[in-house]
Amino acid sequence: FVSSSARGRLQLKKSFARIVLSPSNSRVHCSVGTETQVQTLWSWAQAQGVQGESIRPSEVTEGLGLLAQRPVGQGDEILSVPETVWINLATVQKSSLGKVTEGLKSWVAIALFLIHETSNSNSKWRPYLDTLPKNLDSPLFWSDEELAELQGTQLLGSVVGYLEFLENEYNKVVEEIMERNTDLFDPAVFTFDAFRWAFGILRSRSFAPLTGEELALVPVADLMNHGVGLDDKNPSWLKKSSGGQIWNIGKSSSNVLTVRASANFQSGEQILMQYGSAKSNADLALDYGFVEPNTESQFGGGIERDSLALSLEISPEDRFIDDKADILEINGFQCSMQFDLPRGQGPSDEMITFLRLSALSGPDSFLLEALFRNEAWGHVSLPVSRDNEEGICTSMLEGLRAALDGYSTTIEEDLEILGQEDLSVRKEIAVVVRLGEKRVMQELQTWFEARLEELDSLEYYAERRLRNLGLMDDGGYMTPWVFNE
Ligand SMILES: C[S@@+](CC[C@H](N)C(=O)[O-])C[C@H]1O[C@@H](n2cnc3c(N)ncnc32)[C@H](O)[C@@H]1O
Repeated sequence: FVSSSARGRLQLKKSFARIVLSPSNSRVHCSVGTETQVQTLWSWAQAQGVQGESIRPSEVTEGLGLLAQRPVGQGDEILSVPETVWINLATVQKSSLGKVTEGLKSWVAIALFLIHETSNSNSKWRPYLDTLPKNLDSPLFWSDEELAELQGTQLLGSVVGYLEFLENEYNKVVEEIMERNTDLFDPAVFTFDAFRWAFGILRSRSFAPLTGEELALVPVADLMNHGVGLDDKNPSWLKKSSGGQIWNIGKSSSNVLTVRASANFQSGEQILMQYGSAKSNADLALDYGFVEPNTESQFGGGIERDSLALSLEISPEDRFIDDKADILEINGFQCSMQFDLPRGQGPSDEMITFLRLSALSGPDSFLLEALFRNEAWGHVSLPVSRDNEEGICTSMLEGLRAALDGYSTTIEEDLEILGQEDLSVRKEIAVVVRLGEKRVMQELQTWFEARLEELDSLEYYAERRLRNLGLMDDGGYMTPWVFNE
């Protein structure tokens, strides 16, 4: 079982012990006193120069969120947060951790700073830090038992990959920075769990354009929850800079994060944003610890979140691997590819072309000759031969059957579980994600089965070529003189 082996592979530095956080299964992160904490946060933020007359932070079903204090129109600027309040690389550089974290990736430096500040009772960001969720519902924080619900899914593979990545990053900073500066890094505080928590916080609370090297935590702006069906054509977060104005020279910061409403909101309604229309439910789960179980939305058409990222690889043992690799490279592909397949769309043309090329063998392999190098991709973008087309269908159907067998439940069982009341957040995430993957696989099965049925009616390379040379008419009949020969 993958998750337990992943756990087994987490070899942590001994001196930096782990503290296991208790899993949270409730939708609401808030505890008693949260309303006071929110008030304190809002007063603190306003004193720091945060402006937002039409909004107010509050407790909502998703934890904390922003409520409209008056009607807000789409595109209205509802909040501005000066850079002096953000936590970004510049903040870390100016802090007591600045010198020792020099050269680290932005997110690693900010994660260490976040842990540092969380244990600093005099932190400038105290009211903000007090409102950050202690427990996150991303599968990165699930127990083995909870992860078992993801058996067979790609999401489980991603979780394992992320945990390995985090462990490597953690061990690197332990070795290169923490162990050399124990006066700054208390091993009881800078644990792997704290590091993972900081990563989870950064992942779930940062939005473009303040990501990557520009990564920043922006208090109050990061209280906006995700709204199903909202548009993200116009970004909600905008970085504004008064740079270039002469009077600004010498001032420490001139950047402001402005938040724009992505729809109209009534007074008292929660102001929401779109976390990413291209994200699948697995992406939402991994980054934010929630999923969209259905696409119904108050904001119009919802987005299809069921998706499958199908990995296909041409075997290194393939007799023609060099020629195939060459053709793939010329056309911007590799021997190992991942195809993102949203539900309802069937396999993409590129995926089918890739499959045809990978299955080329026997009499069809003349298409791999150097003579055809530049046209080969075009040739395999249409059916090559009955054998080739049949081959891709049967191998896909075999692969899909095996993948579906790898899940511990059926589609029907998942639907039944989703109908249950009092489903925990984590169980709902697991069931929605695995059901989504299975539905896409089932659709693919139907697609390739239908393809098998139509093999006799497809036009293949040989016929196409004769027709293009004018040697065959549209009805598939040889022109008489060819026939007579
Ligand atoms: C940017 S923060 C928003 C503020 C957060 N609600 C809080 O209490 O601090 C993102 C987190 O809010 C929660 N969240 C946002 N939108 C949600 C939604 N539509 N359904 C469930 N949880 C949501 C998730 O926990 C997510 O990781």
